[in-house]
Amino acid sequence: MRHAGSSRLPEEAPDISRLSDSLEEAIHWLSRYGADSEGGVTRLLYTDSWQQAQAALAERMQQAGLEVYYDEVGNLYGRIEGAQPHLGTILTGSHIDTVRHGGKYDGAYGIAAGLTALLYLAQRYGKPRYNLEIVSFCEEEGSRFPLTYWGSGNVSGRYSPDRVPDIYDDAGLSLKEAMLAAGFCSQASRAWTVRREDLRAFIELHIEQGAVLEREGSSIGVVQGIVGQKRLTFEVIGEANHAGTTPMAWRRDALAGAAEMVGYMEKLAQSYGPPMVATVGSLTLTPNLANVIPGKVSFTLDARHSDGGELSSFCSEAAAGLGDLAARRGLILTSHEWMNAEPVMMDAELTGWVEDICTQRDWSRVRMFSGAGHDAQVMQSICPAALVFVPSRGGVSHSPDEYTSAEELAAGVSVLTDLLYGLAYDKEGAL
Ligand SMILES: NC(=O)NC(NC(N)=O)C(=O)[O-]
Ligand SMILES: [Zn+2]
Ligand SMILES: [Zn+2]
Repeated sequence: MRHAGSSRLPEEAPDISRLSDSLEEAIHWLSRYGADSEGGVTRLLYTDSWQQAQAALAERMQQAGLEVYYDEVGNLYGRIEGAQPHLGTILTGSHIDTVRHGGKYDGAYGIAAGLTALLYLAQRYGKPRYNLEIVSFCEEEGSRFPLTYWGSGNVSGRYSPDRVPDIYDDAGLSLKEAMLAAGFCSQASRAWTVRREDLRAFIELHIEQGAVLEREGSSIGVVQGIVGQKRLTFEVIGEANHAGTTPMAWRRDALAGAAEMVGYMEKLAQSYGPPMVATVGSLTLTPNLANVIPGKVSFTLDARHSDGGELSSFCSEAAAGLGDLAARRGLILTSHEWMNAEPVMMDAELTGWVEDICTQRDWSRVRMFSGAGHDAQVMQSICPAALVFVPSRGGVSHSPDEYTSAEELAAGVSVLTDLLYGLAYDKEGAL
């Protein structure tokens, strides 16, 4: 890829008011699928609300004239074929799944914005040189199954539908069963076509989900890299017993032990200093009754750092410290690491290009690291990938209170439109 430059920008800036109107409408339209009465959105992988959202999106893309198809795991694509289709594809998009009771913008923004940009470009400039596609990745969050990036992981070849991990949701349903029930992965013997070999670039537009842009008063976050992330589940086994007849000195209380462990990890993370973060976000106790000493507790740890070495040493120290705490209380501790994502640097050339666009179009911008994980980090393993942020009000995300103003959303889609033009239309955009 040669370095960008003004020549790759269309002379006229994208028509922001046109982009903005259809973008806002698309975001609110998508948020109806999986909406709850308190303003939250829940679309867990392969559930009804997820299926309805993908189906509605497929129909909308089809009506808009895109060529629409699903792959075997449920990633949904909309395609505009290029003048030279064999030369490859420029892909943009994000994920359709949400956390439980999440917001309207996480993932959905990148899809709504990608669709808006594609349709605008096609209307304004006609057929691109390279194929231009949008993807709605089937899963990114890992909210239903203990597995993240199942959608982009299949596209990049990290996972494959003929080797579905043997994992289960809270109701005991396996990932494979859930996939089959949603109508995917049903022809076990066919050659899978999930993995993409034709991608020239992947661009993801996303809300920041933090407060850097708001604090800096900037419109665009140019993401240089994404933190490494480990997720583990710990199980603490003590002894369930009568809450009235068991003296304090004779107890093996799994929850009292787990509580100490949570506090220990918070202090340990603080002692590492920023950007180390560690969170116990899910905890289940058994039998969970007022008059029974908890016999078993399982809890998760989500730990992140931009330096992979620091992250590993935090996790080793935490495991050793937790082991000591368990031993002191006569508890049995086991752990299972189910996510280990290395820190990833985004493509430097594309990142520089985003900065050039901001300079030329007068968007204020900040270079930054992402503390949240994204499909873009997985896609970067198979093609040059860029991640672009717009502000999140109050830095709030994974909550119904997620909010980004119409103007801020429009700035992002304008940058995306310019970037996609340069990549897919301008012959100088050849990578
Ligand atoms: N953008 C996200 O919210 N990503 C989340 N999900 C993954 N898979 O990282 C996260 O927890 O950071
Ligand atoms: Zn998220
Ligand atoms: Zn997201």
